[in-house]
Amino acid sequence: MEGKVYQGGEDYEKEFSPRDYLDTFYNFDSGPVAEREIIKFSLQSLHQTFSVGGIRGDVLIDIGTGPTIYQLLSACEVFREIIVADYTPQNLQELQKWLKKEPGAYDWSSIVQHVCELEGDRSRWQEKEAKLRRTVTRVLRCDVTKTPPLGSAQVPLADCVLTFLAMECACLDVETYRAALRRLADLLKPGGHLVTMVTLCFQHYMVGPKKFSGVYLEKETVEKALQDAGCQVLKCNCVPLKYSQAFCEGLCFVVARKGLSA
Ligand SMILES: C[S@@+](CC[C@H](N)C(=O)[O-])C[C@H]1O[C@@H](n2cnc3c(N)ncnc32)[C@H](O)[C@@H]1O
Repeated sequence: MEGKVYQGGEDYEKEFSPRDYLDTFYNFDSGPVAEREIIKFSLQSLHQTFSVGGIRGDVLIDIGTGPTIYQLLSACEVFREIIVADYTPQNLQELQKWLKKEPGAYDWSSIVQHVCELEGDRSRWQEKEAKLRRTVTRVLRCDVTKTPPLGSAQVPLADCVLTFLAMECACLDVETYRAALRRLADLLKPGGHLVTMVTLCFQHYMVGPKKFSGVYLEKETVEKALQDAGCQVLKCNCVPLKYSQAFCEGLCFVVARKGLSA
């Protein structure tokens, strides 16, 4: 319906089109320059963290994965197992299409090639795709507004929890956001890392013709929420990049570490 604003998990389940989302925000070759620059910033940040920065381990859990895999391309080289989770069944279906190499799966090859170039060998992109497909062992439903966020699924404590551009969509106010980050920290081993990309001062974004909103977050709110969830912020890199199809003030890439006694 024109003028309607959608928000939160149930609206995602009813109204969110994974294909519209991918076509709008992840068309690396011929999409808007603004979106391309943001993908590059994300990929570079992830490369620095996982390929160069030495964050590695057994298990990584990605929360609010959506229909996307770009955020896992560096991590799949340094974690034994990746578990992905999202609220929205159609996002998980879209993701499974790519994981199972089904017809009509989204073509991530340009983005995979870009990551391989950052790693020094653009030509090994098919090898990386195969590696990621092997490393993702489970595709789960989750709801970060509930305790526990992964429902009855039994998962090991993670060395890393990743969440990209999802908490500000899942949570409608700052208190819910703070509680969601505490739930994500609960998924981590002591000393494990929480790695997140947040849209700053987020108001809404367009998925095809539909407008989705979420919670307005400032850098200080994100840092405080992480600290209050028992994590030390190791890196907080904010940039004034803006989407052409979203209303926000920039992006913030954050790496935090859960305390050893938390
Ligand atoms: C903007 S998309 C981000 C997708 C992907 N991580 C990326 O980087 O493009 C927001 C995601 O949050 C998910 N989401 C919405 N409500 C949620 C909830 N309560 N719990 C977990 N995920 C939720 C949506 O299904 C959607 O996949």
